Amino acid sequence: MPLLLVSNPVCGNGTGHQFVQQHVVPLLEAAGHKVDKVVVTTEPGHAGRAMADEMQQTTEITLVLSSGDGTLQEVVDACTKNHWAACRSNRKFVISLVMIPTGTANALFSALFPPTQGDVDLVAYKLKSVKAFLEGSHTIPLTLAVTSIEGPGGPRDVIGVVVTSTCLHASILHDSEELRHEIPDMSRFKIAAANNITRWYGGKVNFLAARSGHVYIYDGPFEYFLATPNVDRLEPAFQITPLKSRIPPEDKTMDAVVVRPLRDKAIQGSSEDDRKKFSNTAKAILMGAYQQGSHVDMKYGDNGAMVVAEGEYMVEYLRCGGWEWIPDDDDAAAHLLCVDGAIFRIERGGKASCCTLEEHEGPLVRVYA
Ligand SMILES: Nc1ncnc2c1ncn2[C@@H]1O[C@H](COP(=O)(O)OP(=O)(O)OP(=O)(O)O)[C@@H](O)[C@H]1O
Repeated sequence: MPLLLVSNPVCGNGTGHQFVQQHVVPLLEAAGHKVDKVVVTTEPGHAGRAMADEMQQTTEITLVLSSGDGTLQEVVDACTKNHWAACRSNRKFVISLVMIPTGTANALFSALFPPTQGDVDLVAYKLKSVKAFLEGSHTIPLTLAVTSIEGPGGPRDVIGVVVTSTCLHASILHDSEELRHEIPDMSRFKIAAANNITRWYGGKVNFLAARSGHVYIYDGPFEYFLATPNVDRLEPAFQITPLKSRIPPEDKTMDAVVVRPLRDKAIQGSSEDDRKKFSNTAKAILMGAYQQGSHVDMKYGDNGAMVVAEGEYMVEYLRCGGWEWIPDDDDAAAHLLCVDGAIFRIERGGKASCCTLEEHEGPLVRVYA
């Protein structure tokens, strides 16, 4: 099976490729694994093209990937689309990933290898997937999520494995990209969150229950909406969908987290004052995600007070097979959509639909862990 190494030299703090040369290549070579091809990406899209080229030659690839979640998304997207294109010839592609977490958030890696304090900067921690590969450890198959986005020029399918979101999370990812050069670490997400915390988003969500096909309709306004097919966290310590690891799913599903401010009895309407008032609740929910995912246990009291034993859960948490997001026409911010960090804009009058792929519907993408 060919061994391909793809390295993004600009992700994270820009030292990833140096790490690969210093630690990864020598380790592979010492264990007798010859790297057949090295691709150092020169621009967005390059990693996906490299995978597509490789898939012309062979159906089974071991990919050593040094990057964050965005480059991983490009790879998964390219592999799935090439798999679909080749389906008529009945070729089943198998991609075995060896991950080096050199990006900023490294959500998938940190969900597979939950770090303890201080771990993330250690060389040995970053080499955990390489070690698993060298020891021939088991691999974990990934659930692929396909989001179909209605935009100018027709619908577009985007495949992801980490997170699909709208509302606050999509706004954070959108705004934080502009801060990337100024603030290369994860604190740019916190700044973008603070700038957007009082915003609410108009729209409607239809959740599709796994297997039964039942639909649950949720009306806005929304503050937060995201779904994760494989991870319980989006940063090493930000466990936004903690039930993914506490109660592992048996089938191809996603865990979704929804926050709708009008469920808080202390919030009377959608005025500026209401939004300011609710921003404290939103902050408490986000802080809860940083405290081992405690936000999923928080409840509203009668007067809207937080963290009491009785009352409604502040966060609505669903395990589903898919969903549709239909933004209100007149709410421009509600038209933003994020797939694994990449930002898209839903066409006015359009919607985005997301569902997980069953095993036979896509390539097998698995990670050494
Ligand atoms: N040579 C390059 N120059 C500019 N951009 C590049 C280059 N190579 C790859 N890219 C782009 O860099 C972007 C960021 O990479 P990636 O998402 O993997 O890291 P990150 O954003 O630092 O980490 P994370 O997604 O885990 O927070 C990707 O969208 C990818 O397309």
